[in-house]
Amino acid sequence: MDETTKKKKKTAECCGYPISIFFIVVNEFCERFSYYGMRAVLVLYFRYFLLWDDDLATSIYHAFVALCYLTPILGAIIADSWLGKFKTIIYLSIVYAIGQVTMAISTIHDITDANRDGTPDNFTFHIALSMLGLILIALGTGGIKPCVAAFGGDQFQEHQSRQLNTFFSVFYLCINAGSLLSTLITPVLRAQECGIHTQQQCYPLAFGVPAVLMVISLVVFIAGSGMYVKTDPEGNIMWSVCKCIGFAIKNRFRHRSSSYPKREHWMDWANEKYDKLLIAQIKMVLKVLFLYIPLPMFWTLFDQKGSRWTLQATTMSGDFGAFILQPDQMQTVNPILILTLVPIMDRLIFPLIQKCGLNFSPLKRMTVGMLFAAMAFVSAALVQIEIDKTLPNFPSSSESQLKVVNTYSTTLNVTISPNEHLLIESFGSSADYVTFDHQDITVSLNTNPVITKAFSLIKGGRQTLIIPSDPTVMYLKEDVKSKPREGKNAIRFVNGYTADLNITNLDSIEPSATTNYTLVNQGKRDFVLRHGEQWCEFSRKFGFGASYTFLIPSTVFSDDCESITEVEDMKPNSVHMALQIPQYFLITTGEVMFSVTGLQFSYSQAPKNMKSVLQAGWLCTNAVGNIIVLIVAELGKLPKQWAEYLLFASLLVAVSIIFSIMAYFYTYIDPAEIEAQVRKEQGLEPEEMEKETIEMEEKDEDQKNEQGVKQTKI
Ligand SMILES: CC(C)C[C@H](NC(=O)[C@@H](N)CC(C)C)C(=O)O
Repeated sequence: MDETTKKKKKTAECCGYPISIFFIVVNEFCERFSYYGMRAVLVLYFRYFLLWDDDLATSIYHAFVALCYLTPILGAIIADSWLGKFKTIIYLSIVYAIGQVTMAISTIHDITDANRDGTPDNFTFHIALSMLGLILIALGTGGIKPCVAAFGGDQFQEHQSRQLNTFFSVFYLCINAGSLLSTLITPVLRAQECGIHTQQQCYPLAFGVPAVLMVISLVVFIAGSGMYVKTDPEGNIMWSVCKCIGFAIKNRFRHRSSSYPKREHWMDWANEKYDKLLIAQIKMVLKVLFLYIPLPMFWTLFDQKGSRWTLQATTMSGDFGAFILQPDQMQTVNPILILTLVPIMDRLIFPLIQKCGLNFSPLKRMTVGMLFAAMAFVSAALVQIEIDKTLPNFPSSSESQLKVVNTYSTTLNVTISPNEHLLIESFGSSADYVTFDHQDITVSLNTNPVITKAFSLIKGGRQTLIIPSDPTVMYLKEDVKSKPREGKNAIRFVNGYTADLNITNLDSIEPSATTNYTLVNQGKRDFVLRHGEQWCEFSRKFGFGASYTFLIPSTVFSDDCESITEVEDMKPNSVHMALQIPQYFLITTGEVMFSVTGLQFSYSQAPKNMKSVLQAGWLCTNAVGNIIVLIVAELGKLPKQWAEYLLFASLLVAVSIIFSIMAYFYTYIDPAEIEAQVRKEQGLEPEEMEKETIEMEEKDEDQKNEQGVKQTKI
C-alpha cells in the first residue's frame, strides 16, 4: 500500500487480531534479545577485553543506556514528521544491525593480535570500532522503540480496542521473553573459548549472536510488509507544533493586558494563525506530557534493580541447594515474573476488579504501580537491616582497624599502645579487629628481648599486623574493607615455610611474605602448593563474600597441607538471596501496572499523527529516571543503605500522591473523536481537512512575509 494513502486498509485477521501484529511482536522479541544480550556482556567486554578500570567501564555503560532512552525522540520525529513509522523502523533497524555487526567485529582480538599473545595489540582500533558500534546501536534501538509500539497499535481497527490492549500486554511479554533468554544465553557464549591464533573468551560469539538476531528481526519485519497498515506522516508535524506553541506564547504575551478577554486554554492564542485541528492535537499531547512530569521517579527506583539491588545481592548467599545463583543473575527474576504476572493481571486480577464494579482506570493503575514500587523499596530496606546485622563493623573514615596474625613459633603477648593487650597463639590471630581512633601505634612483643616497633595505621582502613618467624621484621598488610565484589571471596596466604612457595594461580611467595588478595568463586576450590619437587594439595569450600588469610606453617609438606590454618577476616554472607524475591515481586507487579498501562495510555491518548512522539515522551521518562539515579549516585549516599531505600520509597509515595491529584483532573479522551469533531466544526471532510493543514503549513512562511502576523483584537 502506498504510504501516501491516509485511510486504513482492512487487514487480514486471525482470532480477531490483525495477522500483521505477529510480525511486529516477533520483531520485538528478536530486537530485545539482541539489545539485552549485548548489554549483558558489555561491561565485561569493557573490563576484560579493553582492560578499562571498573569506573570507566560502568560510566560508559550507563552513558550508553541513557543514550538508548534519549534517541527515541529522534526516531519519533523522523517517523511522525518525515519517513513514517514503517520506513523509520526499516532504516533505523539497518543502522542498528550494522552497529551490532560492528560491535561483534570489534571483539575479535585476532584482528590486531600480531604477536599472537591473546590480547589485541591495537586497542585504539578496538575502542574506536566498539564506540562506533554502540552509537549506531543506541541510534537504532532508541530510534525504533517508540515507532514499533505505535506501529503495532496502528494495525488495529476502531472495533478492536480490547485486542489493542491485549496487544500491548503481549508486546511487553515479548520484550521480557527476549531479554530473559538473551541474558541467560550470551554470558554462556562469552564463557566459551574461541580464536584463530589463541583461544580466548568468546566475545565475538556473545556479540555475534545478538547481531544475527537483529538481522532476523529486520527480515521478519520486512516479511510482514504487505500486511501492514501504514500511516503516512503529515508533513513536518514537529516543526509545526513548535511554531504553533511559539506563536501562542508570543500572542498571549502581546495580549497580556486585562482588556483582552481570557481564553479557555493558552493554546487558543494560536487560533488567529493556526488550524484548529493542529491546536486541538497539541492540547491533547501537552495534557499527557504534563501528566508525565512526576513519572521519572518510578524509573529511578525501578532501575536500581541493576545497581543497588545487585550490590545488595553481593552481600547475600545465593546457595539455593539445587543451584547456585550469582548476584547479577538475581535480576532475571524480573523478566521471569513479568512472564507470569502479565497474563495473571490481564486474565484474572483486572477482570476481577472490574467484576467487583471498581473503576480501575489506567491512571489509577499507574498510581497503584508506583505504590507497589515504593513497597518494594520498603522490603529492600527491611532486607538491608537484616544484612547489616551480619556485616562486619567496618571502620569509619576517622578510625583504623587492626588485627594481629602470629606465625612465630610460640604464643605471644602483644601490647598495642596505650592499653590493648592480646594473647595470640602460634599460627593464630586476634579474635577480631581492634578499632583505634588514632593512627600512630607502638607494638611490643613479649619475646626475649622484648621487640617494640612503631606503626602508622591507615585512616579508614583495615590492616593486619603479620608477625613472621622472625618477629623483628613484623609488618602491616592492608585488608579488604568492604565485601568482595560479585559475591566472590578474597583470599591470601602467609608463607611460614622456610623457602619460596608456588601456589596455583598465584605468584611465587617468599618466606614470611603475604600474598595480595585473590578473588575466588563460591564452591570447592583446590590449590597446589609447591617447592621444588615437594608438593601438597589443599582444598577449601567457600561460601559468598568472605575473606580469609591462610597461614602456611613450616611443616606444610610433611603433613600433606593438613596444618594450614585459616583466619577468617570477614564472615561469609549469611542472609539468603531468596529474601530479595518479595522486593522483586513487588517492583514487577508495580511495573506491570505502571509500565504496560503507560504504554497503552500513551498510545490511546495521542492524536493519530503524534503517536510515536508520545511514545518517545513516555520513554523519555525512563531516561530522566536513569539520569536521576546517576545524580543521586554522584551526590553520595546516606550513611545507611536501608535509610536510602526508605528515602526513595517515601519520595515515590509523595510523587504518587501528586500524580493521583493530577490524574484526578485528567479527562480521558478519544483523539479520533475530537479530531472528527473539530473537522465537523470546520465543515470539512477528513481528507479535505488534512490537505488544508498541509497547505496552511506551506503558506505559513509566505503569509508571515507578506502580511506579518495577523493582529486580531478579540
Ligand atoms: C518499558 C521500558 C522502559 C523498558 C522495558 N523493560 C522491561 O520490560 C524490563 N522488565 C526488562 C528487564 C530485562 C529489565 C523494555 O522495553 O526493555
